[in-house]
Amino acid sequence: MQQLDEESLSGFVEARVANASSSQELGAQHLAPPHLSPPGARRRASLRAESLGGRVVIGFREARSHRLVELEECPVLVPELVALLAPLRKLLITMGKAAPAKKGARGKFAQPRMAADIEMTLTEQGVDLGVRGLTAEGLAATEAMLAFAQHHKLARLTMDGGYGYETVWEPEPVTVRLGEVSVPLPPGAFLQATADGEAALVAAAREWLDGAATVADLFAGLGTFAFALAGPGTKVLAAEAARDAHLACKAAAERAQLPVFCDHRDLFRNPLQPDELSRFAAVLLDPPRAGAREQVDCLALSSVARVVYISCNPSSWSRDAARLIEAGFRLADLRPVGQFRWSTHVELASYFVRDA
Ligand SMILES: C[S@@+](CC[C@H](N)C(=O)[O-])C[C@H]1O[C@@H](n2cnc3c(N)ncnc32)[C@H](O)[C@@H]1O
Repeated sequence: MQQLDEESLSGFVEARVANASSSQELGAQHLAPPHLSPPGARRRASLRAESLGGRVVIGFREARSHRLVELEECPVLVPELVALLAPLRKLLITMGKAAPAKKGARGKFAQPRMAADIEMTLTEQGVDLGVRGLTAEGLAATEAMLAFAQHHKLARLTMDGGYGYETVWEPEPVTVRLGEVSVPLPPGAFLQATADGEAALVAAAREWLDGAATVADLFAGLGTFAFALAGPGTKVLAAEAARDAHLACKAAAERAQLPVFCDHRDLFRNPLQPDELSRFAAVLLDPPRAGAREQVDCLALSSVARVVYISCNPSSWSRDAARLIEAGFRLADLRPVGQFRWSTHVELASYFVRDA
């Protein structure tokens, strides 16, 4: 693998993905046995709700179109989320009717129009529902929202009418389980899409980083990998730019008394420098789609010998992988993980090593 350039790396990934696809379903060989409802089911849904011609549609936009397609059922979502769709539609109809009518383009009173972004996440306490772009106007609307949250035993209801998330209902603090740790979930924080996909990625990282005494988990989010890796014999630095996620990770680490040390840091503008990186036995990267060009440049100049790179974008991954290989790393292992069922999207777990 030493001589591979960016183009041949992309080819290598495509070949591995094609192999995985032809052996049943992409990534199926890597997914852990189901432990949460249907295997591979997503625990978060980001949907759009609009009132169209007197009825409320909740669903997804059609590809390359503004048309909103009603979501009646969804076999790739956990059932707890699907079960909320019909009652939520009813609630939004009531809210749409209660909303003051808006003036139409020609000065006439047009049909009240309701539009909102809906985010639902399955948490340890139940469903966390976030509604953005809609405010509960007046006492009746607020009471309807509260009654809905109570009746459906929501874990939390947040509303964002344009000034940031406001918590309307949260009987007890909402958390997600990462490894053995319950971590507070700030509204909108990143989570791996499926529990099985997360388990497959974490298992790969654990296997590859076995025995590493110090690990830098870069783009750490809430600590998905940090909490899985930290323990007796392994200290983890978790670096993350999103403030809410950083604080949630820090609070959970302190409460669990785990050796996870949190750094609030923008790794694009201020990547860990080669001398900082060289203090770690291994580095794990899990950047957003853009990849981690600046951080990988610093890794190339460091003396780190083991790198786990988790990626949701084969294109930025192949650019960054080529840079690592140019710096003397070898691609020792690569696992495509199909956590987005029935889509062409694939997550990559990769392991790079170089001789000291
Ligand atoms: C793909 S997510 C991975 C999160 C975490 N590793 C996990 O598995 O849950 C990428 C993370 O990078 C963070 N991020 C985005 N831009 C960043 C930057 N410039 N510096 C540091 N973190 C950043 C995001 O907030 C997000 O938490």
